[in-house]
Amino acid sequence: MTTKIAIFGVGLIGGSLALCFKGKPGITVVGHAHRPVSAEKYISRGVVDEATLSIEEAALDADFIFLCVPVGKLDEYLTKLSTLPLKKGCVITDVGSTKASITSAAAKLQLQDVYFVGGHPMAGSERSGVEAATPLLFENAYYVLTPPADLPDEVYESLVHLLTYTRAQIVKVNPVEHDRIVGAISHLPHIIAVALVNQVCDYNETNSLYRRLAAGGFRDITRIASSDPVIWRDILLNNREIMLQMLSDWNEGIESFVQMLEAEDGDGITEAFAKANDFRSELPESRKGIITSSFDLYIDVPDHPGIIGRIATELGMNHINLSNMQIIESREDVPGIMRLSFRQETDMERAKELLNNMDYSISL
Ligand SMILES: NC(=O)c1ccc[n+]([C@@H]2O[C@H](COP(=O)([O-])OP(=O)(O)OC[C@H]3O[C@@H](n4cnc5c(N)ncnc54)[C@H](O)[C@@H]3O)[C@@H](O)[C@H]2O)c1
Ligand SMILES: O=C(O)C(=O)C[C@]1(C(=O)O)C=C[C@@H](O)C=C1
Repeated sequence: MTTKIAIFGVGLIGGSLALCFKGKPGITVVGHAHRPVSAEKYISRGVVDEATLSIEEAALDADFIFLCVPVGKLDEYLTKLSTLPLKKGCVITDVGSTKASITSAAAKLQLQDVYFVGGHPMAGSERSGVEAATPLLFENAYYVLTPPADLPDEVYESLVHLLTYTRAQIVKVNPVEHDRIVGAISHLPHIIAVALVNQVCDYNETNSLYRRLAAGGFRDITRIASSDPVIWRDILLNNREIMLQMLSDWNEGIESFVQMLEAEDGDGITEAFAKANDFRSELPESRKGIITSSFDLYIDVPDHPGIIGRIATELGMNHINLSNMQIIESREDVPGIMRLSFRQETDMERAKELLNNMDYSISL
């Protein structure tokens, strides 16, 4: 017996889910594309077993349907699906970054013999599209599910069982509570990152040194400002009320910095940094989507092509597991700084020795 999984919106998240499921015993993955060129791409990249432009064909006989389109389109797809003759027992789920509106829309549809379970993998990236999809995206991340109270246990378990292929950790959350929490830890940071980049962009109009000198701190806090505009327009508009409250709290926090600076209140500033440091250092470790724990090495590297490949190859040949590498500071005419992250301290120690022997300058 085969399990058919239909994925609507084979982009970063939909494509990554497809790659987690494709090729697993008894599973067929069908991708729905809204443009012919996308359907060809899904097949040529080997992300799905079949691709179709027809909603009906994708949904026909599906055991699981994943809605991975922008938040602003979820309602439309769910409503359309509710009019189709779906397989009895079919589980429809979504991956949208907000949960209150879609779960309430699903409840209103009063689906018969078909179930809707809201979902949200707490992993992602500033990249988008099927080109960025990877089956490793959800590994160790939390994956939120928001099942309705009357969902039969066996239906919930069947979805949880399927999601074991993502290697994520499932967590049940109330949809309204979800939107508040994710508003604070995901949506607000995206707004702040974009506002900060745009502020510096305006300063840069007067002097291009702003852009050229932008280094580690600016890059660290603004990575997510490169996220997809349409995806984020939809998320923020959908979570509008919560975001308005949080921005008002944010203004208060910024205002307190204004006052501390005006009053030259050094103690207040020290206290604010110490409080943030304490909270951040106690964030759960080893989780994607929150903050990945790592043992980091910083090395000075000459700024020329091929350097990343050379270091990665050396580490690989010595069976040292690297979890991430990033040029965090790269300026014209001076060496860059590369951050190498390891999950295990032993890997970091071995890398340190190896790179020392290769005459790289290293700091921890
Ligand atoms: N990016 C993240 O980090 C992240 C993380 C978790 C959840 N999400 C959620 O996942 C969903 C998809 O986001 P993504 O990052 O994979 O985006 P993406 O842009 O990579 O993929 C979106 C997919 O939807 C399709 N699509 C876009 N507009 C469409 C339309 N009008 N009709 C039909 N299909 C359309 C695109 O062709 C693409 O396949 C969103 O709901 C988002 O909130 C994103
Ligand atoms: O890591 C990133 O780039 C992300 O933006 C991932 C992120 C987040 O904010 O943590 C973004 C949106 C999601 O809905 C879930 C995860």
